[in-house]
Order: sequence, then C-alpha cells, then structure tokens
Amino acid sequence: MTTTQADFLRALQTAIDSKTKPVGALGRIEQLAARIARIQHALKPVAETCRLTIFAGDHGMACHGVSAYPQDVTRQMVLNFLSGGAAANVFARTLGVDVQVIDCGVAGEPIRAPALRSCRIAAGTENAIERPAMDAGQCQAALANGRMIGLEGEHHAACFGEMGIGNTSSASLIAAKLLGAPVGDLVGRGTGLEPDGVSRKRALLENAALRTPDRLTATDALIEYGGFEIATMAGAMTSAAEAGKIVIVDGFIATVAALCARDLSPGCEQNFIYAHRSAEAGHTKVLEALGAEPLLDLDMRLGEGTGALLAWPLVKAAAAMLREMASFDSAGVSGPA
Ligand SMILES: Cc1cc2ncn([C@H]3O[C@H](COP(=O)(O)O)[C@@H](O)[C@H]3O)c2cc1C
Ligand SMILES: O=C(O)c1cccnc1
Repeated sequence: MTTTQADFLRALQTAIDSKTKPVGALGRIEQLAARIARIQHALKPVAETCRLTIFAGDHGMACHGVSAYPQDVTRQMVLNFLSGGAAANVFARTLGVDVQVIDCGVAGEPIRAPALRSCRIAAGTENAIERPAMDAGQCQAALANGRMIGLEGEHHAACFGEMGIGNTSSASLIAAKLLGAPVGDLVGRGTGLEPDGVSRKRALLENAALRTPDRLTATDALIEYGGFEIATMAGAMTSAAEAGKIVIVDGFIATVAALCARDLSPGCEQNFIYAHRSAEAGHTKVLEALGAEPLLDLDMRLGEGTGALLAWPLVKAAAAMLREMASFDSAGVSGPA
C-alpha cells in the first residue's frame, strides 16, 4: 500500500468515525460507504444515479430439459421487459432506475423492437453438453460488446441482470471450471426443478464437465459453456469497473460473470458490491471463493438484476451518509466520554 493510499484510508476511517453516531453504529453501512469511497477515491462519494442493463441470450443445452421452463420464455421475457412488466422493471421503476435490454443471442429470428438493443452473436449458443457453446471469435465479440456497453453512460452505479433459460446450468459449469470445483457441488434448482429434475441436471452437467480439463481460463470456460449474455455481462463488468463505476453484482449468474470479469481483468473486482445471496445452491460457494459477503439475503432466485436493484438504495444511502452526515464538530455534538 502506498503512503497516499494509507493516508486516504486513515482519513476515510476518521471521517466515518467523526459522524454524529456512536462509533460503528451504522454497522455494515459504514463498510459499504468505505468501499464506495475507495472506488471513487473520494471522502465525499456520490452515488445518485444507477442504470440496469439486462443481457438476454439462449442456451443450446436447454433442449436437454435442464430448466423447469421452455426456451421460448427467454424471448417472451424480453418482450415483457420491453413492455415494463417484469419484476426487474417494477423494482427499477420504484427506485427511479433506467433499464436497457440487450439481445446478446436470443433463439429464433431477431426481435424487432425499437427499444431492444441488438448485440446478437447468434440465435442461441450451441448445445454445450456435447460441444463448445461458441467459438473463440464469438466469445471475443461478446466480450467486446460488453466492454463497449460498460463504458456507456454517466451513471454512478451499474446493475447488470440477465435472462436466458438454461443459464444456471451454464453458470454452474463456468464456475466449476474457474474454481476447479466439482460441478455437482454448484448445481441447483434454477427456475424450480424438483429433486429428480435436479439429479438429471447434475448428471448432464457432470457429463458436460468431462469434455474439458478441470480448470479453464474465463475465456475458455465461456467458449465451452456459454452463454452470450454471460460473456457480454462479464465484459461490461470489467469496463464499467475500469471506468470507475460502482458495479452492483446480482445473484448466481451475475456473480459467475463477476468471477469471469476478475479473471479477465484482475483488479476490476475492487469496484464490485455483492447485492444478495441467491437461494440458488451454487451461489454461496462462488461468493465464498470471491471472499464476498453480500448485503441482502431474501431467499430470492430470479436474476434479471432484481437483487442488485434492491441493494441500490443501500448503496445510495451509504454514500449519502458519508457525504452529508454532520460530524461531532460541525453539529456541536459531544463525542465519546
Ligand atoms: C418467467 C421467468 C422469468 C425469469 N426471469 C429470470 N429468470 C431466471 O431463470 C433462468 C435461469 O434458470 P434456469 O437455468 O432454470 O433456466 C434465467 O433466465 C434467469 O434470468 C426467469 C425464469 C422464468 C421462467
Ligand atoms: O441467482 C440467480 O441469478 C438466479 C437463480 C435462479 C434462476 N435464475 C437466476
């Protein structure tokens, strides 16, 4: 740590402790405020604006029944996002957060809708149970699309969400290969498979994992197991972080994208704030590997950026605390006896 950095961290702790509250009384909000201050390298950080970007893409392996819902739901949900009816839209509206939706590779013909942005790589990935989900060029194109998207906008915070039937399977395989862990430990119910469905999913994914070495780089894991929406999100996370934005990481799938982003651009994870602990079984393992303790635990397992959105008010309030709260000196309040 450089002296300037050490000085900054000391000044930051002093600023937090001199606010008109017992030392430490705002608990984890104090740590959150400190994290935001470090991201912005400012003792009076600003987190007033936020945007949600939803990345959508389909997965060839959905044909194996790895999800409780049919593949068509990806496309149908994209239309639902565009007409403002999904949970993510409702939360975003409630919180004054703008939403943009990106087609990274939804199956079928391209959806023609003015509000939908196209960063389509193909009409869904290949069947990753049997063969690579995409080729190296497609992976690089998706990452580059993401990096471009992550740089856009002047908002202080970025929430990233996803939609893609089958993408908990994709995320489990990617996480397994980045962590060198058995994929069976990272398999969960996704959209709500019953126990026999989870067993089938586990067997399929264990089989798919055998195709490749135990450990892969993020790029190779994305090539092998997909999806276009996860690769695009990972690219966006790296560049948004490098541009100084606060990146609010959603649930299981977004956390796996964050794991890829960390591998692709080491250091970018300094800007990540983990929103919530998803009920999806593998999430806790991936969070542990990242040393992350998320802000919320609401038993949610939806994705779309819904958890990230619910954490946004905490991020906003934590920054405002540091920026606006009076100190013992300025308010004439007596400090500890
Ligand atoms: C109606 C509906 C809305 C959703 N919004 C997000 N997901 C979530 O569920 C999917 C992942 O689960 P799995 O791997 O089991 O398919 C993703 O699309 C994810 O965003 C949804 C799923 C459904 C059915
Ligand atoms: O936590 C998530 O991101 C998640 C969990 C289940 C289904 N879709 C998304």
